[in-house]
Amino acid sequence: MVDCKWHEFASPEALAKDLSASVAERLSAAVKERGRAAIAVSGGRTPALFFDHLSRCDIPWNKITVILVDERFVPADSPRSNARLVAQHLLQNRAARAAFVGLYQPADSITDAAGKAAGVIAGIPAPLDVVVLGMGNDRHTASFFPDATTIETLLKPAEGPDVLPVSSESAGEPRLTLSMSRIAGARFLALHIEGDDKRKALEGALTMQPGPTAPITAVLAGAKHPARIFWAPASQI
Ligand SMILES: O=C1O[C@H](COP(=O)(O)O)[C@@H](O)[C@H](O)[C@H]1O
Repeated sequence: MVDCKWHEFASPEALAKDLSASVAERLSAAVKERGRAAIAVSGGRTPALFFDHLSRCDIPWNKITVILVDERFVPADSPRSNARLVAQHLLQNRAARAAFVGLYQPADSITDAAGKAAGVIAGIPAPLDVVVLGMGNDRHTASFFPDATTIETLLKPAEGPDVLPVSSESAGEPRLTLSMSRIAGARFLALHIEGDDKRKALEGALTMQPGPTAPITAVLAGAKHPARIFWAPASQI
């Protein structure tokens, strides 16, 4: 049985307000305690509204580093880039003062890119203060895709490089992902999903063994601190 707490909201707007307030509180407390804070955020479509809210929170952004949970192997000007989403929606307003460290690195291969990114991310103290995950209907989270060629290795909680390369047919393009140990070790781990399909996918995943067919379950089961699930119905717009 995976230990996690559900937070349900009537709309994506209500969810974004609450999640951004919780995250802002965690980041402020981390800055007070340790002088700096770090948050890893997901890409895809779901987080845009949450980012818009978080970017307006009055917290010491100049002491906060934003990194990515995962990235497609595309440069930051690609419409598929998770860094682009973060730049457009999170690194705005008050949060424009935050430092951003992306995962994409120009390189001849995804393995070389992951090696370079791991070197950069290694400079960010562990554990991360906040990690906000997303999830696909196929139960992938971060870039832990069920059909990734190295999924067994990706889900191992062992220490290793902070960033790993991912090849998966269903993912669209090669990926870079933060390691299981960086994600599951977060002081505050949230999973942000919207819509009935994702809810059903997650509820189904939670009845499955943590492992390659249910990467989300493996992450939630491995979380150092019980994860919080933030769910709202899909936007009506
Ligand atoms: O490919 C990705 O998908 C997931 C879910 O994205 P969404 O568009 O369904 O919200 C996301 O969490 C991940 O960061 C992204 O790279």
